[in-house]
Amino acid sequence: MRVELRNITKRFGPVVANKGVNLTIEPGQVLGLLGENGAGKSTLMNVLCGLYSPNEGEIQIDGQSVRFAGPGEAIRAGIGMVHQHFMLVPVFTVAENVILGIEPVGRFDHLDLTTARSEVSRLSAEYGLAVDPDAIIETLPVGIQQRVEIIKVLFREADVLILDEPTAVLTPQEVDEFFQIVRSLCEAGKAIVFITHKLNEILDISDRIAVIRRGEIVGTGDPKKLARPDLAEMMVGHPVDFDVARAPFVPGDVILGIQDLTVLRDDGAVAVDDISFQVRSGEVVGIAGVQGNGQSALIEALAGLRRVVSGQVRFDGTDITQASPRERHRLGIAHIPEDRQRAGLIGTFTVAENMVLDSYYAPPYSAGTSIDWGRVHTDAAAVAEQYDVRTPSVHTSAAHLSGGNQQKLVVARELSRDTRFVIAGQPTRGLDVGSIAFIHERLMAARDEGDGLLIVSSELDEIMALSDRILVMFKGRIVAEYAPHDAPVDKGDIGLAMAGARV
Ligand SMILES: Nc1ncnc2c1ncn2[C@@H]1O[C@H](COP(=O)(O)OP(=O)(O)OP(=O)(O)O)[C@@H](O)[C@H]1O
Repeated sequence: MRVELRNITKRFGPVVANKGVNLTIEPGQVLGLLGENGAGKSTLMNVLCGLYSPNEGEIQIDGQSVRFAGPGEAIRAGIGMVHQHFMLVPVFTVAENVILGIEPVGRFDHLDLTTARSEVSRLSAEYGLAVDPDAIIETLPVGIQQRVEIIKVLFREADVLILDEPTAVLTPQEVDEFFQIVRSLCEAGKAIVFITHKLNEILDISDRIAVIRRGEIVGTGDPKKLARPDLAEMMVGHPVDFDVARAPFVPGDVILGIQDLTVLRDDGAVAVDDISFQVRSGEVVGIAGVQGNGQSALIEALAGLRRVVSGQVRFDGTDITQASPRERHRLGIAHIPEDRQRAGLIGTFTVAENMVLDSYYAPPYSAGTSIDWGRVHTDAAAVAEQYDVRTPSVHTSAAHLSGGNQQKLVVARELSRDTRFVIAGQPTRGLDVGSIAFIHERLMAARDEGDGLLIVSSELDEIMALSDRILVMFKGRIVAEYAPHDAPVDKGDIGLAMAGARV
């Protein structure tokens, strides 16, 4: 099935998210769709999968013009989307999730759970998905949940699969497996649209690349003839410097001291297992590790969002083990949470309101009973501009920003005030190369001004570029430590430690 987008324009009020877009999606090929944050990738794909109707232009399938009144019609026409945020029911099994919402007509006339189970097994085997139809969703790792979403669209006989930043939630090893799956889908004749910010990935997996900037397609190309810097420049409109500029390491006094810390997961299992380490002012400590080895629980505990079972956290000599998030905020501890949707933003609040989520109650915004909204709006506009948060205005709801701009909003709020310590979980997840370079610059500026920083990232390159010291977490413990300023660090060696080979 060949799909053509012709002259698609999509506006949201004054915002032109897509402008005269022409794009062809061929069977048996991966089309890589690349664009900076807010460029209009998700909007374009939401038009294709029937969530939005375009203001202008048309979609053609095998030369025939089609119109979708909703995603149901698009999927019946063979176009399915796997969203960034999964839409599965956690307490249901895989097979139950797969048949959820299917109307009993046509091929699905006699649909029952037994048929669904065997069909899930068949699809799983055919495309190497390794998914058990009877597994309960909430017990599955994120990488497998994503495959369930893929099975859902395959089950509905999609010929075109749109994958919106599918690797953002995957570990490097899961990415390799995922690419195998994408290749086998292509071999079976499926057309894939692959959205990502990661230049290496798009070069690796695509048969053709299209770059979108400020709503318009600015170029298409053959990945074999394109290099990373070319793509980065096409994407943001100017050359991008990939290297992080580092001032010499000047460690100050210990600012954060963690002693024998133990933290549990929600299900009561040990997440952080009796660990101790320190961070100095002017030092970046990076925590490397495969996701799920206790890093998330560690930063939640340090931010005051998860209870500490035993052990102590000291900040600048004071015991803050039981301090509330607000007390930590007052001490100058910034927190960029891993999950911006759950812990970083309130979607129905405006950009300005989100900017003051943890400071609205005190001067300069409030002297007692009322909030100085004029001041809030002026400051929010200045910070949004400084951090390049692309939004029509500070009165726009955070939910209406593109994913990357939501992330920039969280980072802007946390770093634009006077900080002494920064806890950052996946600070650049979902960001384009230009924004990553900018956020790295801001984090290094905080370090050079004397802040201590603790950074958790599943991107090993990011950890290596930013850290003065690297700790590797495995099964809740620190299993290796590296000091790049003392001795060169071998990436392969860190990889082994991450896989538990240094225990
Ligand atoms: N529902 C909406 N209402 C208003 N504006 C919107 C809506 N959805 C998207 N936009 C705006 O349209 C533009 C394109 O956003 P889109 O989400 O398509 O970008 P993107 O390329 O997918 O970005 P990212 O990589 O950050 O996810 C942005 O300016 C965004 O703020």
